[in-house]
Amino acid sequence: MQPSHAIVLEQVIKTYMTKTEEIHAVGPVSLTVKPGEFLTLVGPSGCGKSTILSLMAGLIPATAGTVRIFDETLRSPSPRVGYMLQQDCLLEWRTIKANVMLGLELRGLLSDRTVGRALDLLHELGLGDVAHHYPSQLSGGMRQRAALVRTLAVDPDILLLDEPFSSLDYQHKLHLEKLMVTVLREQKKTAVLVTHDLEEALAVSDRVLVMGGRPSQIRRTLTIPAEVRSATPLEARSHPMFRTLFDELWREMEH
Ligand SMILES: Nc1ncnc2c1ncn2[C@@H]1O[C@H](COP(=O)(O)OP(=O)(O)OP(=O)(O)O)[C@@H](O)[C@H]1O
Repeated sequence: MQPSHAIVLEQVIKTYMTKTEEIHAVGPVSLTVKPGEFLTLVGPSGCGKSTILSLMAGLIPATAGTVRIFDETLRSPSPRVGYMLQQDCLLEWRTIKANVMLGLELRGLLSDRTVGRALDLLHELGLGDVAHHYPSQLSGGMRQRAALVRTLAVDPDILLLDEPFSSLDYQHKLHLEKLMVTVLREQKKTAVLVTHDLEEALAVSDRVLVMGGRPSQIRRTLTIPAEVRSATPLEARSHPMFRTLFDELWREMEH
């Protein structure tokens, strides 16, 4: 039976211990993400968005509370979770194809089927012609697309995306948002995005959580109406309801 939740955070607190102080960064925070849902976290700098993603990735332990991935308590990084960062982290000495295959290699998952699937994804994201190029020969947008293919190649059920498009110009960002949303919907992936771009948050998500306060908590949840979220990210931006949603989110950020 399909678990009813892809991700559950239950009363999670994260305190960082430095040499000189304890930083109570997050919590208590409780949230759930349904399978196939696209959730976005927004909030002022330092409010703990990346901390929440690292907790979901199993990269850092919670100080208190529980993190569950598909009903299993998370104690270390889960193979069901893929993580994509602002920096594309491509290895400059490997071709794009070799970069994309890296995750499969490291996990011992190289097979005709997995390699074929990764190559299909490279083509789907418009990188078929540059598979044998090196990262330095690609534009920023193409590099981020390659990083997205590498993250998807290992077929994670959940994608954690930490400001993946923030270094791109507006045109490339829109293009990549559309590709990402299309691929994630097609493949029924669950996604959690962190972004500073409120338009992006509203254009790609099913739900947007506004975080804030010290220590940080969830201040507001905005559910994006079906007619807005069923459009492409570009169409969503020109939807009559978009301005109202944007103003609502902006007001919440100003508090
Ligand atoms: N490894 C760490 N050690 C100590 N403090 C940390 C560590 N990582 C994060 N922090 C602190 O925890 C708080 C939350 O940081 P975090 O990076 O999660 O916020 P954020 O909302 O993602 O910020 P930004 O939007 O600027 O990326 C901040 O006060 C930060 O200084």
